[in-house]
Amino acid sequence: MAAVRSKICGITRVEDALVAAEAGVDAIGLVFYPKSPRAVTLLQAKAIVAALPPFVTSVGLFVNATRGEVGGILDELPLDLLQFHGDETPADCEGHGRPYIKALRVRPGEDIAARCLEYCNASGILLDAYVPGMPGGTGESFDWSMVPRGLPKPVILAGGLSVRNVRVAIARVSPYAVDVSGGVEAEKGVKDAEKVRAFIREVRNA
Ligand SMILES: O=C(O)c1ccccc1N[C@@H]1O[C@H](COP(=O)(O)O)[C@@H](O)[C@H]1O
Repeated sequence: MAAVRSKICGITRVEDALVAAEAGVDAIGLVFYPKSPRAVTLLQAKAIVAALPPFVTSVGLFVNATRGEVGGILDELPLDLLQFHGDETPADCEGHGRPYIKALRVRPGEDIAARCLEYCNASGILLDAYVPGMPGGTGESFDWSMVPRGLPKPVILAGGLSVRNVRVAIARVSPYAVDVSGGVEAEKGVKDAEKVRAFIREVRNA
C-alpha cells in the first residue's frame, strides 16, 4: 500500500508550520474563513508560506467565498492548492484555474460516489463530518464504513482525527491522505508540537 499523506490544517503560526514540516507533513492548511477561530490574515499566511521548506504544499481553505475574495488572496499569495469547504459548485471551484480539493460533509445516507462524480475536475475529495450549522473544523468523525472503495478521486479523510484514532481510520478507509485540525491543537489556532509529531508518526506507521 502507498504511504498515506498527511495535512495539518488551521495553521496560524510560523512555528507550528515548521514543527509540522520537520515532522514530515505533506501539506499545511491556511483557513481563509473569517468566522473560524483558526482564520489567518493575508499577512500571517504570507509569513507562513514563506517559511515553508520545499515540497510542503500550501493549501488555502475557503468557505463560500466570492470569486473576488479568492482571487484577491491568490493575487497576493500563490497557494499550491485550494480547498473548498462550503457549498461551492464545480464551476465555483474551477473558476480560479488552480488545482483544488472539494470537501463533502458526509450525512447519513449520503451517496459519496455520486457527489464525487460532480467534482470530476477536482484533484481530490475531502470527506468530513456533517454538523448542522458548522462548515468544518468540528472535531467530529463520521461513519467511516460509508466510504465506498474505489472512488474515482483520491480521498482525503478528515473529521475528528487524532493520534488515538488515525491508525484505525486509515485501516478502515485506505485514504490517499488524512487531514487534521483540532486533534493536534493545544488551543484553537495553536498547535501542540508533541501532538503534531505523534500524529504524523502514527500516519507513517499505519
Ligand atoms: O478548521 C476550521 O476552523 C474550519 C472551518 C471551516 C471549515 C473547515 C475547517 N477545517 C477543516 O475541517 C476538517 C476537520 O477538522 P477537525 O480535524 O475535525 O478539527 C479539516 O479538513 C479542516 O481542514
